[in-house]
Amino acid sequence: MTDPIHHRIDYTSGALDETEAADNPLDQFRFWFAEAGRVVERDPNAMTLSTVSAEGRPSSRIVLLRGYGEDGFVFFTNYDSRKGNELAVNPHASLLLFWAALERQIRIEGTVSKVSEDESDAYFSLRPVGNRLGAWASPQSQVIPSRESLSQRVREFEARFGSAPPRPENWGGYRLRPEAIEFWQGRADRLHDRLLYRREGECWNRVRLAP
Ligand SMILES: Cc1cc2nc3c(=O)[nH]c(=O)nc-3n(C[C@H](O)[C@H](O)[C@H](O)COP(=O)(O)O)c2cc1C
Ligand SMILES: Cc1ncc(COP(=O)(O)O)c(C=O)c1O
Repeated sequence: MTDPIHHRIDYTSGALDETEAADNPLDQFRFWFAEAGRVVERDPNAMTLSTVSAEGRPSSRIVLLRGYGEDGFVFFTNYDSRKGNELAVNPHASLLLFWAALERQIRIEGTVSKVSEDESDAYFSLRPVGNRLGAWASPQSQVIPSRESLSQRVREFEARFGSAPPRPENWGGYRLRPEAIEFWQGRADRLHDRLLYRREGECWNRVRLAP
């Protein structure tokens, strides 16, 4: 494709109906995520995290979903990164998953809090050693002089920690507690299905939105 004006796909592979959708959005998420795991070849757990700066300016980037449940959606990152600094000032954030192969999008909005140190330690210990050293070596989001300076820092931390780097204090998880979750299924003629679940106290209500 050279000119995007001519690129157009009609979405015809599925539907999302009130009679079939779960009453609880976490159940619906579990169902769709399992299907994505079977159908989406690469990074079905990749999601766009959007944060907002103190000045009200939004920014987005991909992070990997590492856990989910009634209490929220978990991802891991550097707490001193741009996103970490923005979340410290404004915990409101959104997550977006898009699976082209399924013609589906899920929008999640809520507030984040840090996961417990134990939870971060447990996840960090599962990561390959190179990724763990990388967390030490990379001052995420900061300007660095060169690629070589990064490699040099990796070598220094490797010499310091060997094959067992502990979790840096500034690296860990966030859990986004959802206030709203929207499930979008592409349909023909741009008349898509959109079911929006909104938290109401202990319960969830569900409405249909116009596409
Ligand atoms: C597929 C994919 C997965 C990624 N997963 C993560 C992740 O789980 N955690 C993370 O900190 N960055 C992840 N990144 C890198 C981020 O997109 C981003 O570049 C980095 O976190 C710095 O963002 P910031 O400067 O806005 O804080 C991922 C990037 C891609 C493309
Ligand atoms: C900069 C960065 N940090 C962290 C992660 C997540 O790494 P892991 O899968 O080891 O948790 C990624 C994944 O791409 C990444 O790019």
